[in-house]
Amino acid sequence: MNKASKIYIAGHRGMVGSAVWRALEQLGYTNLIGRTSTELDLRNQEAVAQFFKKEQPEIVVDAAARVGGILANQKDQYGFLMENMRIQNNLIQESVTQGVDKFIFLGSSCIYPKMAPQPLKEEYLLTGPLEPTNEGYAIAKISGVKLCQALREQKGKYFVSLMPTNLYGPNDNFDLESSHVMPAMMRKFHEAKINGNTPVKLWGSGTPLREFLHVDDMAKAVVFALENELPGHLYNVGTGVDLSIKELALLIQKIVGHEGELLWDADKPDGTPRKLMDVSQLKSLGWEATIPLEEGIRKTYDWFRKN
Ligand SMILES: NC(=O)c1ccc[n+]([C@@H]2O[C@H](COP(=O)([O-])OP(=O)(O)OC[C@H]3O[C@@H](n4cnc5c(N)ncnc54)[C@H](OP(=O)(O)O)[C@@H]3O)[C@@H](O)[C@H]2O)c1
Ligand SMILES: C[C@@H]1O[C@H](OP(=O)(O)OP(=O)(O)OC[C@H]2O[C@@H](n3cnc4c(=O)[nH]c(N)nc43)[C@H](O)[C@@H]2O)[C@@H](O)[C@H](O)[C@@H]1O
Repeated sequence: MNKASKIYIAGHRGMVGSAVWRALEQLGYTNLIGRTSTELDLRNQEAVAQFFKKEQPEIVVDAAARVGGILANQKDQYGFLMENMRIQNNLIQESVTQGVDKFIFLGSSCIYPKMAPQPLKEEYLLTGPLEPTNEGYAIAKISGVKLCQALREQKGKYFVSLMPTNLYGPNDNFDLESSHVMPAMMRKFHEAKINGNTPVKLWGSGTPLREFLHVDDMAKAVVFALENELPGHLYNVGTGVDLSIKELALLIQKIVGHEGELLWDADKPDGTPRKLMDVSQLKSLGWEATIPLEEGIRKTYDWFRKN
C-alpha cells in the first residue's frame, strides 16, 4: 500500500467511515473513493459488481452497515441480519473477484457471548449464546468475521476483522429512537437544559456497564491494520475501561450543564450486562486508544452544538 493506492471506504459518510477518510487524508493518502447509499445501494449485488469492475479499488474498508442502538436492533432483528449480510457479502465477494489487496471488516463487541468472561478475549467467539436484543446484527457480523477468516486461511488474503466496542464522536446518529446511548444522552440533556432543566428520562436500570471509544481512535486502528501486516484475522478495538450507564449519565449531565432530575424507564431493555474488551492483542502490536473519555465527550458535545 502506498499513498496513491486506491482506497474505497464503504460508508464514507457515516461516523466511522468519515473518521477513516479524515485520518487517511491527514496522512497524505490521495486516492480515496466513496459512494453514498443513494449512489450505490450495497445490498444490490449487480450494482456492487459493476462498481468494483469499473473502479478497481486496491484496498477496501467496510464501514457500511445498518447500525442502531439497543431498541432499533431489538425491534428489527430481520432487517439488521438480512441487510448487514447482504451489504458485507457483496463487498467481500466483489473484493475477492476483483483481487483487492487488503480488506478491513468492521464488526462489533456484541459478537461475543452475553455471559462470556470479562474482559472479552477474541478466543471467546462462538463459545455461548448471544445477547437477544442484538442477535440478528451479531450473527451477521459473526458471518462476516468467518468469511474473512476463511479467505485468509484458504487463499492467503489480507482480510482483517476489527471488533470495536461502543463508539462515539462526530457524525453520530442523534435520533432518539434509533441511536446509541451516548448521542441520545447528549441530546436529551442538552434539550432539557434549554427547556429550563426539565427531567431527563433514560432507558433501563442504569446498571449495565459499557466501554466507549472515540471514533478518531477507531480510525487510527483501521489505518494501523492497513499499514501493518497484522498476523491474526480478528482484533478487539477499545479502551479496556468501562463504566456504568448511570455513571455515564452523570458525566454527560455535568458536561452539558443540566441541573434537573434523572428518571429511568424500566420498560426499556438493559441489554447485555457488560461487554468490556480485552485489547491486549492489538496493543501488543502497537495500537492503543489515546482520547480520554471526558475529553472525547466534550469534543463531541462541541461538535453536536455546532451541527
Ligand atoms: N457506532 C457504534 O457504536 C459502532 C460500534 C461497533 C461497531 N460499529 C461498526 O462500525 C461500522 C460503521 O458504523 P457507524 O457507526 O459509522 O454507522 P453509521 O454512522 O450509521 O454509518 C453507516 C454507513 O453505512 C452506509 N450504508 C448503510 N446501508 C447502506 C446501503 N444499503 N448501501 C450503501 N451504504 C449503506 C451509510 O451510507 P449513507 O450515509 O450514504 O446512507 C452510512 O454512511 C459498522 O460496521 C458498525 O457495525 C459501530
Ligand atoms: C455498539 C452497539 O450497541 C448496541 O447495544 P448496546 O450497547 O446495548 O446499545 P445502546 O443503545 O448504546 O445502549 C446501551 C445501554 O444504555 C441504556 N440507555 C439508557 N438511556 C438510553 C437512551 O436514551 N438511548 C439508548 N440507545 N440507550 C440508553 C440502554 O438501555 C443500554 O443499557 C447493540 O444493539 C448493537 O448491536 C451494537 O453492538
